[in-house]
Amino acid sequence: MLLNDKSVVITGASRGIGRAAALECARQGANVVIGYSGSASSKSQVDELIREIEQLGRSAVAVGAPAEDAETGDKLVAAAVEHFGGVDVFVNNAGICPFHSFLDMPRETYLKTVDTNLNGAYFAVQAAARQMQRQGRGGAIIAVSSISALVGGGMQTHYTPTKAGLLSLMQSCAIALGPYGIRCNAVLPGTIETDINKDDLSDSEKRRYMEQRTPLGRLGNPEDLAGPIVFLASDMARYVTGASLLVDGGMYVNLQ
Ligand SMILES: NC(=O)C1=CN([C@@H]2O[C@H](COP(=O)(O)OP(=O)(O)OC[C@H]3O[C@@H](n4cnc5c(N)ncnc54)[C@H](O)[C@@H]3O)[C@@H](O)[C@H]2O)C=CC1
Ligand SMILES: C[C@H](O)[C@@H]1OC(=O)[C@H](O)[C@@H]1O
Repeated sequence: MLLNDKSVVITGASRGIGRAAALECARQGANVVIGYSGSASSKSQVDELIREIEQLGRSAVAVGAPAEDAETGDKLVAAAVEHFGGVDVFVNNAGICPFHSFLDMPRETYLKTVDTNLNGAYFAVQAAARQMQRQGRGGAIIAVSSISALVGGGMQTHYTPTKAGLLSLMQSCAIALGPYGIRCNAVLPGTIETDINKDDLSDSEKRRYMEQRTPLGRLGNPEDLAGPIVFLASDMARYVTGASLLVDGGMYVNLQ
């Protein structure tokens, strides 16, 4: 097992990529702190996830705390210390992408997206890194960035800068935290079928377009991200830091 007895914290783990990553971490021997928004609808999803993790013989606890709050990272870390003795892996995954055109972008939509995806992430990564430094045994931090860190989207002008910001945060943190043995990397998913893009992909023309742009011939699913996240979290990637891993079925390189 790649993460035996490791303590893993994942934000936005109630569903989608975060959920798939939590389950794979547990399969690989980790105990998991599940960060979620705190909403009632997420709570039932989280309860089910905890049950599934326990069936795998591992433990999980949930912390309901919005990603945009600067104190959320501290709460997640406190739960990991209390229940699992520390933090070995921190996965910053929570995110939103409310598709909207640029010229009439509401200020609130822009600010909510930046606060949820990037500002909250900054303080959460800082909280995890402080704990890892205190522990003195290194650690792994992984940000779920996006192919959108590298290319634009006309309906994503509020979103793509947050994903580029996360990628940049991992690069700078790799330098800042390398001396403590803390590795910082990013995964860059392409188009993965989850709730975040359900409405967008319900347009069959858009869906077909995205599929045709993907050399592997299909959109991704959350489980496609679980392996890359576990790899970067594990000692298999012990000399990998400041790196980014595209997990996009080849979409980014597909010019013609
Ligand atoms: N699905 C895709 O095509 C891609 C997704 N991503 C990124 O992957 C990450 C996960 O998204 P998906 O699993 O695709 O979508 P999703 O919508 O299924 O999952 C998002 C998760 O974040 C949580 N979340 C949202 N707002 C939150 C808040 N304020 N506080 C705490 N948790 C909150 C949700 O409850 C959910 O658990 C996001 O950061 C997204 O930007 C990146 C590239 C592509
Ligand atoms: C939500 C989008 O479908 C998804 O998010 C991303 O980061 C990619 O750009 C995809 O378009």
